[in-house]
Amino acid sequence: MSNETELKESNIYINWLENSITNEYYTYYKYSEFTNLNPIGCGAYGKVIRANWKNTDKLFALKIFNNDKTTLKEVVNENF
Ligand SMILES: Nc1ncnc2c1ncn2[C@@H]1O[C@H](COP(=O)(O)OP(=O)(O)OP(=O)(O)O)[C@@H](O)[C@H]1O
Repeated sequence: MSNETELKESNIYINWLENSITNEYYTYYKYSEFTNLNPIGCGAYGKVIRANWKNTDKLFALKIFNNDKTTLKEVVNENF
């Protein structure tokens, strides 16, 4: 597959994710609202970090995905 085709396909997944956030299918949290970030794991698609939200006791597991087409495709397919 050519680089141009790869890029076009990646953009389809990125647009899908951005539209899902715009349409509020997902709750959007700003990364800067998280504190006490601690790495807790690693999966096939990236790292997982435990964090508090807005200095509360509320704990989140944040997934940081690798920025490549295969990962984006898997993330979109898992959430579709
Ligand atoms: N909600 C969570 N609470 C606590 N730990 C978590 C949570 N989500 C992920 N982890 C930790 O991060 C690791 C990686 O999680 P992730 O979901 O990315 O991968 P996985 O499902 O274990 O494997 P794969 O990436 O192959 O699907 C887990 O094995 C676990 O140790």
